[in-house]
Amino acid sequence: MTLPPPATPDPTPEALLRTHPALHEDARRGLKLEGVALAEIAAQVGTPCWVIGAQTLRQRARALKAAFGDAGLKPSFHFAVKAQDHQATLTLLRQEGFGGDVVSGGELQRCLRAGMDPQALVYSGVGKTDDELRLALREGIGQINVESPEELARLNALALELGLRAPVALRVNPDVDAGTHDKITTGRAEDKFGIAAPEIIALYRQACETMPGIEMRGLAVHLGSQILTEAPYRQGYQRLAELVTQLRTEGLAVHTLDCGGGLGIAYRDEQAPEPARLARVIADILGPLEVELKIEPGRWLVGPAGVLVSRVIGTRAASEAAQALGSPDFVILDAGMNDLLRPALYEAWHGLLPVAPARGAESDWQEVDVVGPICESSDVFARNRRLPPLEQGDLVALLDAGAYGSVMSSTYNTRPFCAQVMVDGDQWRVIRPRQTLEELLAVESVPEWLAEQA
Ligand SMILES: Cc1ncc(COP(=O)(O)O)c(C=O)c1O
Ligand SMILES: N[C@@H](CCCC[NH3+])C(=O)O
Repeated sequence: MTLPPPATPDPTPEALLRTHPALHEDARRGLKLEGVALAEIAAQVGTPCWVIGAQTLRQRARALKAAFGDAGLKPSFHFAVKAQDHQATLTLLRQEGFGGDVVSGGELQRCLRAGMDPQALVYSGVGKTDDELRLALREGIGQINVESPEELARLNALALELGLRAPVALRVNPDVDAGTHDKITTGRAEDKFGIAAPEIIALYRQACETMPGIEMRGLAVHLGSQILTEAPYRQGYQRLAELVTQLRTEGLAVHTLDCGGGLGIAYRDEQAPEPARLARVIADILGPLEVELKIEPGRWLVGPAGVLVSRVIGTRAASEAAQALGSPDFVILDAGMNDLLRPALYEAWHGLLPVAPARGAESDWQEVDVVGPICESSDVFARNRRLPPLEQGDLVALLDAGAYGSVMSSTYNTRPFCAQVMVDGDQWRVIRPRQTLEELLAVESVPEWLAEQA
């Protein structure tokens, strides 16, 4: 399913500020993330620049844990590292009691470097190589979510080779449509993720009876990302509960259920379910099974904690003749789809706020297309967005860039990776300097047979 274009008018800056409590407007210093003026960061670090709020991360981590506690649950929390993999973020979340949900040997090693206990790590993903599985086993990972019969057999052989047992959950594909964007739904039969529910019982039994390298712990499910309703969760967990009952009836032990992540956030005016609602759904459906529960949140934790600060390179107003042909007015930013890919990849809507305090009279506001400098027509951050007049040099903040932002950036068009900053209340630090062109080019070499003759 591709999401239809929004039917409601875009939220005003005031509405965006209300729904984004990490951001504040300071009449003198302009937009702030937590206690730090974004203009101050931009002046010192340059643009584009990712900024993430540590206080906001802590608050969200605590709110999420409290929501499950209030529902009478004590799951273990595994941050989906793919959403934001910076060492500072992982360190902070480890301090808040989070482990990691990883999908590669690289993410696994990131978590270990950030001091996470290997036992607090869950490894998911459809394509784990032998080397990655060996690494996970040697490090003593807490759980591997196996996504195919072939992977299970391979993991069994690798574990035996190492003289170890692999703690495993089978990832179920429950054939549930999460109702999110087509490209980020993962639980339908046609999606590549997980093992079809009708295959689970036989495979589970086979592992328990014939695979000594596998320690079968339970089941896992993850339906997709940016999920905005409760219904798919109910359906998915119901299927999981049915499978648990069936397994137990057949005398097979189930110790753990991994509930996945996927909780959506309000980028625009979406009514995303609160974590408390997800916790209640889980408590209702999986609570009575008396198993250890795991939760793998990504976007909900980090998305609203981050912004991408960018500067207007220039503007291009359409002449009357061009307007008649359908040409919009453009505001061209120094951030591009190579930095924040989500709008180009998923037609995702991101809030956009000018950083400067004064916005002028509303009658001066204009409808513009906000674009990046990349040579792709999809390099568009916002279409027909009503904004205060923006000029060359003005700063803007793209909101909700904390999840699937910096991690998905590339150096397309030879644009070095942006700087990253962490704010914590009133203090801030550069946590990754802007990549220089020299650094970007230093890793390239020209084969000697191409070398010019002197
Ligand atoms: C297995 C798994 N768990 C958790 C997540 C986290 O999802 P989200 O960031 O939507 O919470 C993902 C990503 O969709 C995932 O693939
Ligand atoms: N990259 C996606 C989310 C994918 C989640 C990974 N399973 C996004 O930006 O919305």
